[in-house]
Amino acid sequence: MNSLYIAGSWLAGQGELFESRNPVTQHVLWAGNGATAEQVESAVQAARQAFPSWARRSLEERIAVLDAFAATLKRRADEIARCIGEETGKPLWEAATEVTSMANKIAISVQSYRERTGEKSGPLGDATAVLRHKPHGVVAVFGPYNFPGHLPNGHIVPALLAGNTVLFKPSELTPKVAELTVQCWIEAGLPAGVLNLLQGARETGIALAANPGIDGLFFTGSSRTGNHLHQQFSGRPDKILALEMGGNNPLVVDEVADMDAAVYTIIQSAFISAGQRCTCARRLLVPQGAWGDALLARLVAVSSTIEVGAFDQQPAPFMGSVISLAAAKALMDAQELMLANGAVALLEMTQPQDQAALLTPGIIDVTGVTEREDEELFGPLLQVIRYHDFEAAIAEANNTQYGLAAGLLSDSEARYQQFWLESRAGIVNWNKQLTGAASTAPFGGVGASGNHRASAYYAADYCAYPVASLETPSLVVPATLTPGITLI
Ligand SMILES: NC(=O)C1=CN([C@@H]2O[C@H](COP(=O)(O)OP(=O)(O)OC[C@H]3O[C@@H](n4cnc5c(N)ncnc54)[C@H](O)[C@@H]3O)[C@@H](O)[C@H]2O)C=CC1
Ligand SMILES: O=C(O)CCC(=O)N[C@@H](CCC(=O)O)C(=O)O
Repeated sequence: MNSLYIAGSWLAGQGELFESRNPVTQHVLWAGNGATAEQVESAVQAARQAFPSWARRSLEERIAVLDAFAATLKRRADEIARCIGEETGKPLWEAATEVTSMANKIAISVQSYRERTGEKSGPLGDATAVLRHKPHGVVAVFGPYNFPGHLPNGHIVPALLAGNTVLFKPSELTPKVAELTVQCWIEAGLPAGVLNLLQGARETGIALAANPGIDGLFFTGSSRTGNHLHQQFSGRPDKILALEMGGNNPLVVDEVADMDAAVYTIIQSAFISAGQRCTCARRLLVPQGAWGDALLARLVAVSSTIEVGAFDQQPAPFMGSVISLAAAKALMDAQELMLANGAVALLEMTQPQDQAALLTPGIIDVTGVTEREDEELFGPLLQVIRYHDFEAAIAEANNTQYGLAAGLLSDSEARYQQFWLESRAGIVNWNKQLTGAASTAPFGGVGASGNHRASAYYAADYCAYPVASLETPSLVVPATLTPGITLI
């Protein structure tokens, strides 16, 4: 099978054979070989060769190709949504929203490019000061599996718009979505070599990140891999590295008037995408006492009725599967370990069928666990921590190495102001679910969640560098000379 797309041609990978499966039926959806280091090198060469003419095209010409891509996505939306649903396990309704986000990314990126990296000029003395932006060159894009279309797209679109050429290394768990996305780019008329697809697992990723021919790397994935890349790029200030990583996100609940609204918002924060969003609430901070007890009882009652099912099940489930049987097992093991360490299951996460990666929502009270691991558990497992007062809740919310998203459900604006001031995260929400960040806003975290290169609306910033020019059409001697110089 021709799994790689290099210099405008599909060709077979010569690396390791791998496959992707429907996480519920285990049916094989895609199989192919990954790219070897030599094939990575030939893709880098292709991207290098394609770079000058792509970068020299006018912005309007590049936008025309991007617009054609958006039109292709819209025309093939059902097919792409089905492919996403089948490969990730997310329900079709949710996969459809992913395709919509992909198509919307084009106009938003154009607006952001013009606003953040556009051209500006004004008089400065007897010259004109001009600010323009240039692309970095050849950049690598690494994608995660949870949004196999939308999140790589969030790097690829602004990178191409700015005039870079791209090497796309998708998650090895979602090669089919990546292949379909590249087909859409080809259909849109993207010239050969401008976008190259390097399928493969870790070894391909390692070869690409280590290739000296890349000018930058834009990564969305786990903190562990991101950290590794950060170390690998240390001492390389010439290369741009943008890291979007995970979180251990807190959602603090105050005693609110509308308990059902709180329950609904908690469920949307913790269990959408089967808990596989980097913005998902992982830690729910609930006040001690009768109101907190009642909230948890209601949360458990409603969560236990959540429909979990295959991506195409009708009527549609709220939650699909997690990405793989291996991921399901790791989550079940993590829950078992927490329970062994003194956590109390309010609603135990279960895996109803051994051979399907479907998990039911889990809610675990970890208040009594003294050594709580500050790790992201990427699935439908919410940890509850009871707090005594609001100050203690904020302290607990900040008790993490991560800093992606933090939220407060409260009827008090004063408390929100305090929470906003004292919490440390790139997304801080009030009475809104933690998930579902807007593409029209910057998206990124602090601490172990990122390296201060926010994506989404601010992706334009890491896709181009500013060039400041002082310009005047003719060279003249200044009216006043600097002391010590005489023009005889
Ligand atoms: N902050 C954000 O914007 C987002 C963060 N994420 C995070 O992504 C994670 C889930 O995605 P995964 O695919 O599991 O992430 P991952 O880190 O396992 O993989 C991401 C990519 O890196 C590659 N890779 C793995 N090890 C590598 C190495 N040593 N060198 C080079 N490449 C390597 C993989 O093949 C894949 O293409 C979660 O932790 C989640 O929080 C997911 C979505 C958004
Ligand atoms: O990148 C964008 O355009 C906006 C950010 C975004 O879509 N965030 C999503 C997904 C993040 C994830 O979990 O991977 C969200 O906030 O739900």
